[in-house]
Amino acid sequence: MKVTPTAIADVLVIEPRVFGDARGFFMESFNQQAFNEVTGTCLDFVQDNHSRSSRGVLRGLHYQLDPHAQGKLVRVTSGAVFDVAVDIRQGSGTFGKWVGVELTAENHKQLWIPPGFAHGFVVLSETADFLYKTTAYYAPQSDRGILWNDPQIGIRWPDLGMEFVLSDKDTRQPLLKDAEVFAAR
Ligand SMILES: Cc1cn([C@H]2C[C@H](O)[C@@H](COP(=O)(O)OP(=O)(O)O[C@H]3O[C@H](C)C(=O)[C@H](O)[C@H]3O)O2)c(=O)[nH]c1=O
Repeated sequence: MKVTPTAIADVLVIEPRVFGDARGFFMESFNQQAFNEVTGTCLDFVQDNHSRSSRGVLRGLHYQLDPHAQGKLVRVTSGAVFDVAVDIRQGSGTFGKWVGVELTAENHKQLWIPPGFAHGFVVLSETADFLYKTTAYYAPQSDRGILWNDPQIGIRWPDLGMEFVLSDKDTRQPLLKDAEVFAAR
């Protein structure tokens, strides 16, 4: 397993070891002990999610407030996405900062996004299957969002030569300055 830090402490790119042979490949897509070792956490995952989206679909920026804040371990099993995490932990030295990583079925990259972050992605391929584990259950009453193109955050989303496709909810998310964020962790 290869772990690469990002510009935001605690957000990590994880690449499982892939065993390729004439049949294809095998990898341990998740191993709790190895995950705990590389992240220095002992968070358990309680829910697996799977969404499929077409090219140009942007889902985000989403998070759940405490006590339902979710850590997310995200990956792509078909296609490609540009995945983004935004630090919204009050008092963090990287508050309001973002990191983006291209996750594809081919590169097998995963992104570990701890609780305290807003998360979103845009699909780069014709379709993409996006799978992720969360450390807390879905709690719609605590579901919150931030506008994907908030100029204060300034995410440099890839130019796909098309308007992004968003849910009605995501077109109406608040700006970071008006959003409920996380107390210092
Ligand atoms: C997230 C979630 C949703 N739902 C239901 C609620 C809606 O009826 C339907 C679609 O939900 P939504 O439009 O919020 O799905 P996404 O836009 O993919 O939301 C996710 O997208 C971004 C990228 C995230 O990081 C979050 O995990 C999550 O907010 O699934 C559930 O039943 N359980 C769940 O855990």
